[in-house]
Amino acid sequence: MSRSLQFFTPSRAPYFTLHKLPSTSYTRFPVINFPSKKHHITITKSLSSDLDAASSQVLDSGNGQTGVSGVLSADNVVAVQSHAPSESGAAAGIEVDAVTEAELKENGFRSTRRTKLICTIGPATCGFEQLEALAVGGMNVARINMCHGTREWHQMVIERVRRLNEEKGFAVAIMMDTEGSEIHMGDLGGAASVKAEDGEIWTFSVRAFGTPRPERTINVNYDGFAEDVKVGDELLVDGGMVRFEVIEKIGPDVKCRCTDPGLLLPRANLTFWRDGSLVRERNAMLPTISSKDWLDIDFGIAEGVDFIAISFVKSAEVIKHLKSYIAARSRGSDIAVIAKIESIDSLKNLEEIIQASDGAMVARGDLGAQIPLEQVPSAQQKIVQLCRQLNKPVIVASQLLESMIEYPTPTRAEVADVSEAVRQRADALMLSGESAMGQYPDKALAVLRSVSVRIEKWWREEKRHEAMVLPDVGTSFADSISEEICNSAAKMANNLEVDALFVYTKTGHMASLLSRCRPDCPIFAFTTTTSVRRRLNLQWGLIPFRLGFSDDMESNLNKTFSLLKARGMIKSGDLVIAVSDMLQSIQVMNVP
Ligand SMILES: Nc1ncnc2c1ncn2[C@@H]1O[C@H](COP(=O)(O)OP(=O)(O)O)[C@@H](O)[C@H]1O
Ligand SMILES: C=C(OP(=O)(O)O)C(=O)O
Ligand SMILES: [K+]
Ligand SMILES: [Mg+2]
Repeated sequence: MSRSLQFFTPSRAPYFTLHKLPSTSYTRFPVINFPSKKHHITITKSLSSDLDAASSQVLDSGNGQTGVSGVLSADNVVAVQSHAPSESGAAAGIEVDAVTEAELKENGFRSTRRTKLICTIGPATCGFEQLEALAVGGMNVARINMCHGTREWHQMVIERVRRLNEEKGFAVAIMMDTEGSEIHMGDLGGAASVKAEDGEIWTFSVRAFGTPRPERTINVNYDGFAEDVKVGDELLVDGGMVRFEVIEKIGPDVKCRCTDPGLLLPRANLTFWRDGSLVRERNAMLPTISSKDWLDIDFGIAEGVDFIAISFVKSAEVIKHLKSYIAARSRGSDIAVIAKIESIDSLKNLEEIIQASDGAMVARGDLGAQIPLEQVPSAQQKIVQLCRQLNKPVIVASQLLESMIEYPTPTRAEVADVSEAVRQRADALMLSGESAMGQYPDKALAVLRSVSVRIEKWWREEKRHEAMVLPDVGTSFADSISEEICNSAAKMANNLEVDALFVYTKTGHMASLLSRCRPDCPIFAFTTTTSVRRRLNLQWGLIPFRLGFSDDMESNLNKTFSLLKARGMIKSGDLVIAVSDMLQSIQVMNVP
């Protein structure tokens, strides 16, 4: 049976049917360019399970090029409507991305996804069409890991994401993630991987080996390696994917016997353990931000990335230092600094690090190599909770869907792990290898999306509002008023079961205070600048719009209502609560 979809031309408007997919349980269909420039299409009916409904997406580029992509299951029938395109975002005076707009129209306010999604971009996803497919699939933030790839490659990816935003109306933010001073292996002379077998003797050395690389030799990036290790130490590759025991040291060369065989991957992380704990010798003194990282940071500032994630943060000082460095150089274009919690020191100084940062990442990959694995889940819970209390966005990262690097469906355990992160109400989930170099990046993203929507819905239906105590975060009286307004507005929104919260915010602060309350309804965040709008894309439940507004709330509201009504995103009678950081009040009203 053919795997392609039945697709009808727009001349047969207004309804088309995408019929029955083959017997396989899931079929992904790629972005299909709609043949006409005069129409765009909306999926108007989906007779499918939750998972599929959540996964059906419509793309209207706003400049004529239109397509659909998503995941459909067997026997899934969707009706597709074709109609003339509306005004493009900028022309209509309000900017919101095409995917959100379609989601709002299709599913209504209540079922929009609240959990944000980050994709690491790599060889599997750096093409323009591949990036576009991720954006259509719900990617809110694109991450580039400075451990990998060249300057030219990073620049190309940033340029493509920016172009995608401009041409197709997305607001995908860019996160740059520093390499940090971790100890890792070299590039393996171009090989994709090398197998280390049980009992083999391998040489790890800071010496650069010639090409072809001599057999069973590994180059290490850290000069002090041979001095730091001792005979008898255990050497863990990628937190234990492969293990060696140090048997001899000869000058810069460290001879090791493989005790747990496996695949060695280029630039894999190395840690060494002695008597059951992580060895922290001279390597613990390496700077959090290396000289290479500073060059990368300068590059990130010049490119105007939205977030810089700092690897292996040990203390709040380094974050404060970086923030003032950025402030002095980026002239107003605020770049948010995300602290990656992935070391023993970062756990020790957790509260002050999070306090100093603009957000945090639970970087479970390296964290799991630095603390016993069974301690990672409780660390995650603690970090997520603390970030919420301190009103900082938090990302749960690494191995969420690791098996999908190779397989088209996740393991049940992976789905449970994703569910747990959503249930903890983390702001964002992140894909690493799954999207950077996996075989099924779009499917992995679709799984994150459908699991998020399903768990969020379940949470609302069961009315499982956790009674988290939200301590005061405001430092001034004005801040305290804003905070009280947001707490009360969110509570009212839940009690009155309103359709949406509206927040008018210049800096994004009021929007984050509302997001922190994790209300039942979505939060429409109106902001005047494109950069704040992109930054808000990381935070739970916020639907960021760019809109010019004044100090007069009455006219702001009227303008918003008419713009959103014209786009079919709200309708007369919808109940809305509005707050703003210009006028400290809460307004409850029906859309006229
Ligand atoms: N820019 C890139 N170029 C090539 N490969 C990449 C790139 N980014 C990521 N990858 C691949 O994806 C894997 C997972 O990404 P990530 O988790 O960010 O890195 P790491 O495994 O180094 O912590 C990497 O190990 C690498 O194989
Ligand atoms: C996200 C992480 O950092 P990186 O991928 O840069 O090692 C991690 O260690 O989990
Ligand atoms: K990194
Ligand atoms: Mg890491």
